[in-house]
Amino acid sequence: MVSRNRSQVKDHLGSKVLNHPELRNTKATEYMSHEEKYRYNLSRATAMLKLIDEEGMDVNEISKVMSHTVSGFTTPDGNPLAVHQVMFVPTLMNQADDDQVSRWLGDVFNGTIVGTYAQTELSHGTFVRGLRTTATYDPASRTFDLHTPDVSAAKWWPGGLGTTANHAVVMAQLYTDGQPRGIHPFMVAIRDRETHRPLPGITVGEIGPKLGQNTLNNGYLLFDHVKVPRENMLMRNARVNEDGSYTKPSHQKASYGTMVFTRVAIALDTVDALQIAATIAARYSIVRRQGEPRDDGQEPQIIDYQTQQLKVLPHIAACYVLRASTARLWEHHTHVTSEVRGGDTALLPELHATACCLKALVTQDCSEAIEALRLSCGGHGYMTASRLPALYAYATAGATYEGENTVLLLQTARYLVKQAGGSHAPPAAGSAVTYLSRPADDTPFAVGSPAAYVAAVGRVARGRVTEVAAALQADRQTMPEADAWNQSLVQLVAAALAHGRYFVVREFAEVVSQQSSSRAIQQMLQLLFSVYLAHAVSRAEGDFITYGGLTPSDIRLNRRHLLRLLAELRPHMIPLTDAFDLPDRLINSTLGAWDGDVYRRMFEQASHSPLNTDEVPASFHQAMLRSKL
Ligand SMILES: CCCCCCCCCCCCCCCCCCC/C=C/C(=O)SCCNC(=O)CCNC(=O)[C@H](O)C(C)(C)COP(=O)(O)OP(=O)(O)OC[C@H]1O[C@@H](n2cnc3c(N)ncnc32)[C@H](O)[C@@H]1OP(=O)(O)O
Ligand SMILES: Cc1cc2nc3c(=O)[nH]c(=O)nc-3n(C[C@H](O)[C@H](O)[C@H](O)COP(=O)(O)OP(=O)(O)OC[C@H]3O[C@@H](n4cnc5c(N)ncnc54)[C@H](O)[C@@H]3O)c2cc1C
Repeated sequence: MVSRNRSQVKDHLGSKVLNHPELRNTKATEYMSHEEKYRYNLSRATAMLKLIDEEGMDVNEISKVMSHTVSGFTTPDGNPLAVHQVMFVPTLMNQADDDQVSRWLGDVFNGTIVGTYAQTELSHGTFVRGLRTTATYDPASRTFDLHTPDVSAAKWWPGGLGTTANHAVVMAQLYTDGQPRGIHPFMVAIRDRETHRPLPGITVGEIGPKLGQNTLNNGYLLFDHVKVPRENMLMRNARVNEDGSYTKPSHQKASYGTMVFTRVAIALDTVDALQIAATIAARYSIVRRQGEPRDDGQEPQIIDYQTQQLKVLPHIAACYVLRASTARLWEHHTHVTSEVRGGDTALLPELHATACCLKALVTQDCSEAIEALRLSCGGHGYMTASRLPALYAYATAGATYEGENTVLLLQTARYLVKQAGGSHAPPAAGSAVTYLSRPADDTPFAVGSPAAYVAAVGRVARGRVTEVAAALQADRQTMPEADAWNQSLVQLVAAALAHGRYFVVREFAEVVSQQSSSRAIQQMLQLLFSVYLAHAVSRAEGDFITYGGLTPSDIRLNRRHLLRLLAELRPHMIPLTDAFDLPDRLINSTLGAWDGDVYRRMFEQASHSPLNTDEVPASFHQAMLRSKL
């Protein structure tokens, strides 16, 4: 099937999703019970899955229809089938061998098998090697014995596990031939396919309410010596033969591949949430007037306050910059994965390092930005109906799941310090770390020159990485490795973030230089890029003085430059957010509709409060009078 471009997919979605018979009629879910919300979101998630199946979409198209923009409409409280689609299916496709794929995939696609990805345990999430669920192979019965030694080793968090999935890819410590072999994936039936009851030896349930995403249906799972056939260990990478002998994978961390994919998907997807928040804040900032009337007799639009411009406009620029760089990461991931499937794992370490830092940088930037945008809407941004709280809850979840951000940045830092110290295989052509082995780019800083800013961002990354690599090296001479590493943690995280920022701006510089459709578009991209760069400098002035070659006078000039750029961008704010092409029903916000009819919508949503049904609610008599207040 020919892959449709983004806006064709939007048109397609316009007709297929917004008008789908089971999806087009939405209900407000705020006043539903936990169970009602789950039922509503699950039935819509199922309709969506059927649609994907009927349309025969490829992975790029699925990523677009599963994007937060669309899933906020289909499953506003979290998609109970998200982990099935984003992790379980890709794990089978990439980690099951050909026989296993043909054995299971038919049932997955006809909906008989619904799965989850069960890795995290109550006491271990970050430190995957520390997981304690065991899978012990018995050559006599040719089965694995899956066991949870105690409650702290219960699987805890997997999405869809609570009450939705009947299978799980379980990550467990493999023992064979009496030897520990590390973490491996197992396909395990957890509920009966017909009755949906837990199978013998399985304890399973839902973990309870969270900050947001309450119908992701996160669950817990314990095994009491559950027997799993040998053929259910996913065997594309490592193998256990019938006699219990073990064949190692081609790459030590091959079984972590699903995590790399999901990190890339999260980085790409979180920008969607930022686009929605930016559109809401931009539209509201035009509609909202407050303050001393001006010469025209009208109170000012809040966007004309300089402070409001700083709260809103840099995040619109970030939408463009982060969208382009994460899209390029997605393409890069597709390329490296096909190399890895062909047996060449040379590009995997750098892909892992890049995916880690971009997932962390994007989710951190987007959640901070969404919170700033929420505050930019004043009191009304605090209302659920603005949609901003849910967008924040979504983006901030991304900072924790699929690798807590600090931990992921430390993975990137580990790669960077090895590169800086020359103790890693040299980077391939086109690598994102070649700058570490070259002299610093000494392009002089000049306000107004994007190339000069990019060079300064590069000097910050280079300075941060080389400095912490040297400190680590020195500490290693005097203390054990773990202590030396711990002495530098804060600086290592800062170095990885600086590297991530350099990656993002270099990618966007390339996108701008390759853009050839029109002069006006080129100029607009340049303006957005300039805002992003000036804002990046203003957020980390100390770094740009310490490592970037900027003087205090450059810093002062940059502050003024940023404010001038914001004023220049202000008239384009609405076209730039309209260009995200988000229909009102997908935005689903009282503050962010296209027509700007904010106050009527706010009243309309208040009418849904069950406390407004009767003039005097029954609770007044039941609670207040009875307590004789
Ligand atoms: C067909 C269908 C297609 C569907 C397409 C859909 C697209 C959808 C788009 C939109 C959807 C958006 C998504 C929204 C919903 C998502 C729901 C998310 C649900 C969340 C799920 C989870 O959270 S699952 C659990 C995730 N857990 C973690 O991430 C744990 C984090 N910890 C780790 O990863 C590891 O423990 C570690 C990396 C921190 C350390 O591992 P370990 O202790 O084993 O490492 P060592 O110290 O022994 O070794 C380090 C060594 O290994 C290298 N390395 C580590 N990881 C990798 C890797 N993944 N790949 C390659 N190499 C790796 C590391 O670099 C070191 O190398 P050295 O050379 O030794 O330095
Ligand atoms: C909404 C949601 C959905 C999820 N879905 C799934 C799922 O489908 N499947 C699944 O298996 N899991 C899932 N998870 C679990 C998730 O992957 C983990 O919560 C995550 O990896 C973080 O691990 P942790 O909870 O152990 O945090 P911890 O590692 O305990 O983090 C606590 C603190 O310790 C710090 N810390 C820990 N280790 C280090 C270190 N080495 N160096 C420095 N600091 C450190 C962290 O930075 C953090 O500040 C989900 C989680 C959430 C919130």
